[in-house]
Amino acid sequence: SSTWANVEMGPPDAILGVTEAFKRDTNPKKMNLGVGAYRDDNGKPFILECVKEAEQMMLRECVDHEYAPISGPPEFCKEAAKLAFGDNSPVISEGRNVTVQGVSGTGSLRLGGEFFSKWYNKNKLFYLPSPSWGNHTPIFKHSGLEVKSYRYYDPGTCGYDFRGAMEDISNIPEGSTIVLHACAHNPTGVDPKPEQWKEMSALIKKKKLFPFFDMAYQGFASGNIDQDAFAVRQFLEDGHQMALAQSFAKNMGLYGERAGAFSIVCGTKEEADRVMSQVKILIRPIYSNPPVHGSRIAARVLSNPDLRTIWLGEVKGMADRIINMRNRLREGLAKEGSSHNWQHITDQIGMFCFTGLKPDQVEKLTSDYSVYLTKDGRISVAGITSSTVDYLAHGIHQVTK
Ligand SMILES: Cc1ncc(COP(=O)(O)O)c(CNOCC(=O)O)c1O
Repeated sequence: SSTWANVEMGPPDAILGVTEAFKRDTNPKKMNLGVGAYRDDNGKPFILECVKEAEQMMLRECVDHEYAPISGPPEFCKEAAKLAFGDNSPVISEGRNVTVQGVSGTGSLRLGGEFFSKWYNKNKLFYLPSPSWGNHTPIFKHSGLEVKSYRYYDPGTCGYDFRGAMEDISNIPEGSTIVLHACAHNPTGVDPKPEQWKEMSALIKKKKLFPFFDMAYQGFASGNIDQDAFAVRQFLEDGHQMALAQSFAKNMGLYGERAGAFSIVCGTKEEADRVMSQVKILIRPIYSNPPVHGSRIAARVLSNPDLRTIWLGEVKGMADRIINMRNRLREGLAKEGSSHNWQHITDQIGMFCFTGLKPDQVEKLTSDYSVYLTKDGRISVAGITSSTVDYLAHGIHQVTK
């Protein structure tokens, strides 16, 4: 028999499967609210002006195609760390951060998983919020870590189960790693409030847990890069060492360029040098060195004052459009005469909204109105436009009244 007779067909990716079904639908009013990628008010992908200008500058300068260092372009790593930790971060000035380019957010998380699996010697337990980004579990499991969860989302309020989270966190075995979404939680859109972050920081420190932040949406959630980095910077201020995965997929629209960064905060510069050496030893036999086009664009946008100013305006513009669609959807549901409380649609933040729709209501919204979303009732708010928001409100009202 054939060599591969033993390979069985795997299950389709939940999110990408939604897009396949959407493509097959012939209804002109169909809406794809499954994929987590920004769309402008015409439903089209958005190329940021600052990115276009950076690319034109690079072309004019005939930037070469030489290999980057194993850890990625140094200026990218420096700019990514400053963006996350703050321009005047003592961690950076003391040289205590190890920051390397990862293959976007996913690759940065996986590199982190591999590093922890080999070098984190307290235990191999990784605690994810419940629910978390679907890819978190396989990323850390395939790294050889044991994935557990802590309560996070409250289906009763469609909000944050702070009490439940704090209770679960206080029961996590000492020395475990806790994964935290820095802002714009995926899939729920539910973020802790600043005061709650402070309490979580104190408890995580008391329980001697290691925080591993995933920041895939800095600037894209509130529109303000400092506000969205609040949790990361609060934890640093509280003296935590941490790991951090960053992505520039959404906030710079560099999805396919795979520009991301993985950082670890160490105790001393000397320790950072040892950690860096081992991170590079992990990278070398996987992909040797990272794709440089996107990370060079990101470095240029962040370091060139004019491009940075344009970027800050554009990332706020994306966040504002999403916030506007949240408001319009809530207003539309009120106009439809819905008697439900839809406050969570505007309380939640970032790309996604956990609508609270049940699977059968999701099913009906898709079959009767050609609105495509994942079974858990998550919609990508970025997929809504001014010309489709009322149709969506109508459909949601019809399946929930
Ligand atoms: C929390 C989180 N971390 C990390 C990432 C990694 O993104 P990337 O590897 O593209 O940088 C993502 C991207 N999610 O993709 C959108 C979706 O769920 O439909 C993410 O949401």
